[in-house]
Amino acid sequence: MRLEQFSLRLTDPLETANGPIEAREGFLVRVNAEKDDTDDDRDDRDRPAAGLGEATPLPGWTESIDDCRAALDGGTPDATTPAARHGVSLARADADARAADERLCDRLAAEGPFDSDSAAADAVPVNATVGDGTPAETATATRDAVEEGFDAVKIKVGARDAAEDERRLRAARDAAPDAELRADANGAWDRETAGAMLDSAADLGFAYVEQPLPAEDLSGLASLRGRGVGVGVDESLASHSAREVLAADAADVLVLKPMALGGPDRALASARAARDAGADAAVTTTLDGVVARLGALHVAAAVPGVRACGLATGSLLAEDLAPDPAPVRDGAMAVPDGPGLAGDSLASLY
Ligand SMILES: O=C(O)CCC(=O)c1ccccc1C(=O)O
Ligand SMILES: [Mg+2]
Repeated sequence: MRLEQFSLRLTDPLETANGPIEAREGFLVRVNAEKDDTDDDRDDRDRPAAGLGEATPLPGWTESIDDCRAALDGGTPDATTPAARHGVSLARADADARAADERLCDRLAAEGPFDSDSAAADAVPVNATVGDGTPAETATATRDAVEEGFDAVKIKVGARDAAEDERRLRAARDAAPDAELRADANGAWDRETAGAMLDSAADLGFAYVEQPLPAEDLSGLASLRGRGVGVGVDESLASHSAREVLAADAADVLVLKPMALGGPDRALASARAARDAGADAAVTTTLDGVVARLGALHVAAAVPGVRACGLATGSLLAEDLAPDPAPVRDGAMAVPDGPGLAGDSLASLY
């Protein structure tokens, strides 16, 4: 296994309940073919890697960069360091798919937790992400997204007082009468505020509100369901398994970030658990580099009939690891031809 550290600046900081995200630091993970792993890595330095992964920790959702590096150096990271495990798991899955001459999503669909006769999708619908701003700015950004072809838009809330956020939700709905709208509070509200905001979101025909309460408040999340708008969980999945969240009846939608969950395999298992419990799943990123975004796209493509996903985050980065082989077009991302993550498109990274 070979590691290469990187740092990617964002075009504009993204405000979250854990503070602004300004840059994403992580590691490219290159693995060799399975049989070579016991050999001396030096022989492989000049040869392309068999598989490519990415470990891009985001404190609040995953381990720190130092803990990520230590886990990768240890060789076999487990789910206590999800970003490190993601990097290795994705690289192994990519190597496996490339060896089988298949797209990663086809491999995941065939070997994953969903019925193997359901083929992977060729494209995944995605939502636009609208950050904090005034009601007028929110309306403009939402209108722009719809004009670009997005059928689903996610509005970040929780940074302003509830009355102003309510005006923002209304402005978004007025700007996009027909779009599927979601809001993401990143755990910012108390139960009373969350109840009132969910009622407003229901009146405005929002599909779901992501993390209206802090991650730990599973019983509060459960009590918010059934108000005419869905409850989504994101941060709760960093401290609780999908099964725990579902057993607590705390969610209508699981927001699955493969980087935070420890890998494509674990994200797909969580999607299956959601469906089995009568809930749904959307796959998103932690503002990852192109390798992990592609990994998340393949995960989403392997979820039968997946709803719009939060994968359109590449445009938030001012720089990337390589040109994006899966740009957003008409509100969807096409899965690149294989084998693996993107066939020859990422050749320079192997
Ligand atoms: O889901 C999306 O639309 C984009 C991803 C996103 O919002 C996000 C990105 C980085 C960290 C946290 C989050 C979040 O969903 O809260
Ligand atoms: Mg979220």
